[in-house]
Amino acid sequence: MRIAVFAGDGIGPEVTAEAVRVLEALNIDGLELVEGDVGGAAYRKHGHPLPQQTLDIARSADAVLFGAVGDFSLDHLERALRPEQAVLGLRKELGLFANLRPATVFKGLEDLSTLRPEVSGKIDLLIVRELNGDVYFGEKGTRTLEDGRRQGWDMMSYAEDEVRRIAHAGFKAAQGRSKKLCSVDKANVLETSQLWRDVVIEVSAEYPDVELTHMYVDNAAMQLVKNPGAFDVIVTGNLFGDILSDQASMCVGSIGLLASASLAEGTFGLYEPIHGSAPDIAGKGLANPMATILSAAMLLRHSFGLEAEAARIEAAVAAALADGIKGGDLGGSAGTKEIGDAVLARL
Ligand SMILES: NC(=O)c1ccc[n+]([C@@H]2O[C@H](COP(=O)([O-])OP(=O)(O)OC[C@H]3O[C@@H](n4cnc5c(N)ncnc54)[C@H](O)[C@@H]3O)[C@@H](O)[C@H]2O)c1
Ligand SMILES: CC(C)[C@H](C(=O)O)[C@@H](O)C(=O)O
Ligand SMILES: [Mg+2]
Repeated sequence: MRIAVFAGDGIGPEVTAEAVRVLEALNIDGLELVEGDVGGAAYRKHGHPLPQQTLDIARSADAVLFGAVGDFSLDHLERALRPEQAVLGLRKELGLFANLRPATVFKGLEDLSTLRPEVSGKIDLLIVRELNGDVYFGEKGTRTLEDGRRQGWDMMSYAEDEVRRIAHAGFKAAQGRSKKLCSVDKANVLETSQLWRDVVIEVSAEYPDVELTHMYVDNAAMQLVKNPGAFDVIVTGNLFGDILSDQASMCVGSIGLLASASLAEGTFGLYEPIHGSAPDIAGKGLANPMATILSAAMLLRHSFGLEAEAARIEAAVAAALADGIKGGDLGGSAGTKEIGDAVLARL
């Protein structure tokens, strides 16, 4: 059981350290942790945000636990060398096309949400975000137009096979839940989205037990606040999924609570909180490590089939929250290590 641990930048190392403490406390037979450099930290050390040796470590592992990357002081670098390329590169190189971002309100903790408790109490949804395509990975550039104006451009596209495989992931996820799949797109404006919608409808023929609906992304953003309980599984593209998942985190309570799994075919996966390196609070011991700890639970479940251990971690996080252990992101005063201690004490 070899797990690569890539802590990264900003609060990445702080939150990852707590997740590692939790993993180690479970005394899992054969657990081996291997560290690697990613992001700005890797750029400073090796001149690249995703050095070859880090990729090799990832490939030699059964799963990756990832913190966060991003360092505003390196934003002047050419895009290929920016810290974010580490996570984008890992997703692409390792074929991690299906990003599962569950957002479920903690029972009894409906008031963590900024929504009214009767609204937030019903949230139990899963965003299935395509992770290898879309405008993220299209050609891009800046050019100067004939009239001298500068123009930035990014190519958005989806090929049908890319849509098909994430649609299957969405339908399968829905089959394991309450059999409702909402495909979110912008087919009223974008050709990319029209193809997306057509292909999702084609794939739906193979899943007659799942109720498929379609929603434009602007409406989905509104419905997530109005009536988030109406969603079960949302399947969507890379960009829309990025935005909607940050929004869903606040419907639950905080971005510091949302975990994610980025999966390839098979059992390999990369697991990370949905948040970033949070430079505004980095190095202060203030970050909430719960999203990373919950990502470690997803890792045990998806990559190793350790359901009982995963459930133990999730229950410990829920118990810590129920006992009022809250970080600043939730209006509390508990620091990173204190939250880690609280989860460990409840394992
Ligand atoms: N997967 C990733 O590694 C990833 C994800 C998102 C953003 N980023 C990068 O992170 C950097 C900062 O981006 P940003 O500020 O837009 O987003 P962010 O998610 O880092 O932070 C947004 C806000 O949420 C707060 N926050 C985030 N995580 C928190 C936690 N665990 N506990 C408490 N508060 C938390 C931050 O303090 C900040 O106020 C950028 O360089 C960005 O590109 C990386
Ligand atoms: C850092 C960035 C490239 C990344 C994304 O946009 O996918 C982040 O926002 C995320 O949600 O994991
Ligand atoms: Mg994001």
